Amino acid sequence: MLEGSDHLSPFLTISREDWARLAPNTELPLTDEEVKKLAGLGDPIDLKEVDAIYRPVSKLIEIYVQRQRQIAKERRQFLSEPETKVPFVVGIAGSVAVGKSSIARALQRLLQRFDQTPKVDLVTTDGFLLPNKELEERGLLGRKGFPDSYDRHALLRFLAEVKSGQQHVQAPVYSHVIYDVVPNEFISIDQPDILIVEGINVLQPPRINPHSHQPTLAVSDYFDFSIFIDAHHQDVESWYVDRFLSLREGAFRDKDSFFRAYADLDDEAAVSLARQIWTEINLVNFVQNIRPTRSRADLIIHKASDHRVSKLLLRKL
Ligand SMILES: Nc1ncnc2c1ncn2[C@@H]1O[C@H](COP(=O)(O)OP(=O)(O)O)[C@@H](O)[C@H]1O
Ligand SMILES: CC(C)(COP(=O)(O)O)[C@@H](O)C(=O)NCCC(=O)O
Repeated sequence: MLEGSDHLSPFLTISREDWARLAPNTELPLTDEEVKKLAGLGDPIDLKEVDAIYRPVSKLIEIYVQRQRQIAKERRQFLSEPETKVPFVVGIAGSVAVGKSSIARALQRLLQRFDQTPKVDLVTTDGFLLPNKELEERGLLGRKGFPDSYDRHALLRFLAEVKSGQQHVQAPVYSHVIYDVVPNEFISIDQPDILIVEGINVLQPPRINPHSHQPTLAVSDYFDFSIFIDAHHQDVESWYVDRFLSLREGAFRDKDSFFRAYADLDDEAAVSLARQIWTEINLVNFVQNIRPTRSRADLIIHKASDHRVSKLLLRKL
């Protein structure tokens, strides 16, 4: 039996142990083939963790998908609306370096295995960052990842098109190698069963229109289910620094890397630079903009310092 801690909280708190106990009762255990595919991701996500934690998360999302399809069908009949395929949209938020991309990719693979949702697409919001040239002109280069560094209107338009059942909706692409949006490169989203939208700011509350003083649309208005990946910021800092050190051995050595100069830093200089970028940019963004959106999620997944999930908070229905 799952136990909630505070009966007045909008969330049911579920311990790791209770949640992991759901896995054996969840259909679709991982096959050898699936395990191989997931292992290929090369991210700090343990396969046992995928099975124990993220497999039940995928089952939970499927329950919400079925509920949404049922409501949509009944509503269409009631309103005599035409039949359209509307993707179920899952938002995944959380700090830089908290591991959102690994979790998003694991969930994509897990969700694809259900007969009802074979087509699961994934979009990261970095493609909607303003190009560096524009950030520079607006004095925002040191604020990459802050809400004002994104083309919010383009992201809202993209989601509106996807949610209205349009085919071949284009999303721009970001490259961590060139540290910029890639000119003229797009991915096409063509009526998937589920679209996962992953990015640090996807749960930002609606802005207030300066002219009308009314709240505008928020990105999360298009979400059918949202997840916040949570961790103590000291843990995320150490993951950020560790990742910076491994990138120094890998991606920073790429001849096109924006960070080519960082490849030759010694350990001490690299750690110090990573901590500086973390403290001056990413931590500030986390405290000011990202963490305050945590309670807007339907599911909060809390990771401990070893990346293992320690508890989950699920919004009560
Ligand atoms: N400078 C970089 N060079 C290459 N890859 C990077 C760089 N910074 C981040 N990444 C990769 O980009 C992805 C997104 O990272 P991030 O936005 O920090 O979110 P998260 O760690 O929560 O997935 C991760 O797969 C990460 O490994
Ligand atoms: C590209 C990011 C803003 C993340 O974007 P997201 O896909 O979450 O919208 C982030 O990974 C980043 O590069 N931040 C800038 C500071 C830094 O280099 O760590």
